[in-house]
Amino acid sequence: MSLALSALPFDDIRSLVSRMPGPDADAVDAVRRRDARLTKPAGSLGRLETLVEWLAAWQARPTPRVDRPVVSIFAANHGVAARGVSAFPPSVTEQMVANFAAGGAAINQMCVAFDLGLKVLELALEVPTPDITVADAFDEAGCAATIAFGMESVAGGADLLIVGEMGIGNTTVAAAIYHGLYGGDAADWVGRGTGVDDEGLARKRDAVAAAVARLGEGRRDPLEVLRRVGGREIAAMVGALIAARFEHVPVIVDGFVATAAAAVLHAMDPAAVDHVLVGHRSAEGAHGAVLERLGKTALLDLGLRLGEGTGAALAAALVKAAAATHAGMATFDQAGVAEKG
Ligand SMILES: Cc1cc2ncn([C@H]3O[C@H](COP(=O)(O)O)[C@@H](O)[C@H]3O)c2cc1C
Ligand SMILES: O=C(O)c1cccnc1
Repeated sequence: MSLALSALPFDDIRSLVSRMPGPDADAVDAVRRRDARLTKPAGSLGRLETLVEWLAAWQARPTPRVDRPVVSIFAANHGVAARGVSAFPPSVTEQMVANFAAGGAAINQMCVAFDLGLKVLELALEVPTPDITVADAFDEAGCAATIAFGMESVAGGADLLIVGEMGIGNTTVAAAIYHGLYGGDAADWVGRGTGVDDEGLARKRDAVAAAVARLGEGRRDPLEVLRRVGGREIAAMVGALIAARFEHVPVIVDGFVATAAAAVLHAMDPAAVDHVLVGHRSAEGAHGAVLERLGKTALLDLGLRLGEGTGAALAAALVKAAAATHAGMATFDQAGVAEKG
């Protein structure tokens, strides 16, 4: 799906969000009818059962399948990193992109283990977005164009999209988005990211407070929050989530940073993220508070705080298992197993 950029590009994005397709109720009914005939006590597969219903609803398929799961990692750099808000230098973003290409990162091993495709989308790494403590990350056209780039990334025929990111400094940017959307104190939304010490954490809190102080009335508009205190990978992930909905591709987002894209969309319209599952609850402290606001329960809680899509990839393995179990199990009739008396 391509987006013709008009004079008011955010209006195009708003219009797309307002026209998103809903769930396929017939497909969900078909899953429930088949589930009731499978050789197991009703409800005994717990959340795996609702995962299959979720897949059916958003793939619009009565028998959902996960044959082409794809992990998309969105990579970007952030001017705010120069404020000492990360334990690592910004050069690590590009170095990790090379590591993804060489197959050496954590996410590569998970893709091998679970048979997931992997795409890495670089967003002008050599030109970081401006330092959000003193300037907007984007102008409106630039933000809309980055969202549109994220939309294009979904083309290519995945049936499950796993969304991750790489960008030194981006836990600060995500925290600024949450503080902008949800208020409270900057300290409520910051964590240690890659492992900053107490001074680094204080610099992060100050950076988030300064960025959000510039927002003023802009706080009322989620796209303005994204434009002013966001970053390229988060804007592109917003686009990927929108396009996936139109393409009938359910999405699993990763941890603290990727969830910021879902939070922007959710603030525009809570139903806009109904096709989005949160793969895991990150150990980055504020993720739990974000999930409460989104009304979502993460599938896993393993103490991960890496990013790259790793928590979402682990969740994708469970979603694959849920779909395969539902599609492959015998019914009571087929197996000659007696039903509940
Ligand atoms: C070697 C390395 C690999 C990573 N993979 C993901 N991240 C994660 O850490 C970064 C965010 O943390 P902060 O805001 O503290 O910079 C992001 O790039 C994220 O994906 C990594 C970070 C490092 C250092
Ligand atoms: O949960 C995340 O997304 C995360 C946490 C720490 C560092 N980078 C990413």
